[in-house]
Amino acid sequence: MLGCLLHYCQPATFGVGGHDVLDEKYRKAAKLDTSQFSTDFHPHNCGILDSIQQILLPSTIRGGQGVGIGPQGIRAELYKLNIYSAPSGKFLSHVDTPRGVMQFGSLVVCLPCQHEGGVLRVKHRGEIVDFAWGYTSQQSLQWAAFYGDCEHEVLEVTKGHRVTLTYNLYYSSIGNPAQPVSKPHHLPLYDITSELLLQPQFMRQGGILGFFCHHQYAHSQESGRKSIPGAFKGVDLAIFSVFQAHGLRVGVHPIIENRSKNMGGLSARDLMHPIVSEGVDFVDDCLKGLAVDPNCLCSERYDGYHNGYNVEEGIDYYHNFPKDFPNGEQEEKTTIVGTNLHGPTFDECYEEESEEVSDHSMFLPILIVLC
Ligand SMILES: O=C(O)CCC(=O)C(=O)O
Ligand SMILES: [Fe+2]
Repeated sequence: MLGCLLHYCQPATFGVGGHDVLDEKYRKAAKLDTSQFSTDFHPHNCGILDSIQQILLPSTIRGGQGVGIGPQGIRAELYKLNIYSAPSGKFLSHVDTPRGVMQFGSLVVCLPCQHEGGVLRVKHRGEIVDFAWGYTSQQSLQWAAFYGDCEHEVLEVTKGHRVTLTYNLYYSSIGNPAQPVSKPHHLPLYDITSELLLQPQFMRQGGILGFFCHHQYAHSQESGRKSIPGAFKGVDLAIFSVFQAHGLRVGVHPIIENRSKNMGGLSARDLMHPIVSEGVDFVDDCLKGLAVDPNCLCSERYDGYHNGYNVEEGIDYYHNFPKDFPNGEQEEKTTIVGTNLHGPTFDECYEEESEEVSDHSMFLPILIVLC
């Protein structure tokens, strides 16, 4: 039966810079396109899509903890059937190529078929999660879903065949991009930032605040840029909506694009290397680049005062005071803010010599700018 299925499969390729590449050192697997098979299995029927929505996109659930609504609903589109066979079926580390701006992640469903090895390893911001499906592969249907900016790999299959269905996950519709969360004042961040903004000392004469996005978004093309902020998720969605609700003008700014002007022709990964060089704090470095006078940049912390809020939810921010204060006064012209909720948008893996080949330039780091 499986032999028959394998007979009709072709070697699986992978995308690099918009091209399909066949290289068994990188990916050894067989595939069937959706035009070549049909299945009556649908992840919706066994609650998989509901779980994905609750865990990956909680802000999209109406009434969820009173937070409100982002984009409505999700959709899974069957993409491939893959078979990773022993010995040495594998797929080295990569990020999936986004298929359109509405895609936010991928779903892998492992069909019951006995195998050993073939662990799916998913990495995000230095965290690693392993899905070791081999142990119960004979009798269970198992699955994993992850955001599009998560690097992942399939370790070598040592016995049997690992049969998977892969799906692209999409928002089924984007909400009102101007108001991605309907009740931002219900978010804990709203109260903390209200206090900060009410401090008489804080930015008396206005200025700019900036937050690095926690997630990465496909925005290297015009269509991608248009989807922002509607495509924001998690803490990025919270930051955007909360400051907008405070009546501040909120914009989204790609930082690598600016820095790359005189580095034409280099990939995003190449661009990141000089920035994330050893001994340099990327956030600090980047903020200094944006500040009016980098020498005056000081880091401060606002812990907030809140019943039940952990002080870790305070905000670390960068503030620039001009060197010479006229009449002994501190004149605040520009304030740039980083926060302990947000680091640079890309994973630790950029700092390692990782083997990823997929096109990271779709996911350039961006900054939410408030003025
Ligand atoms: O089969 C898996 O667990 C993941 C496969 C994969 O990463 C892909 O098809 O892009
Ligand atoms: Fe993948």
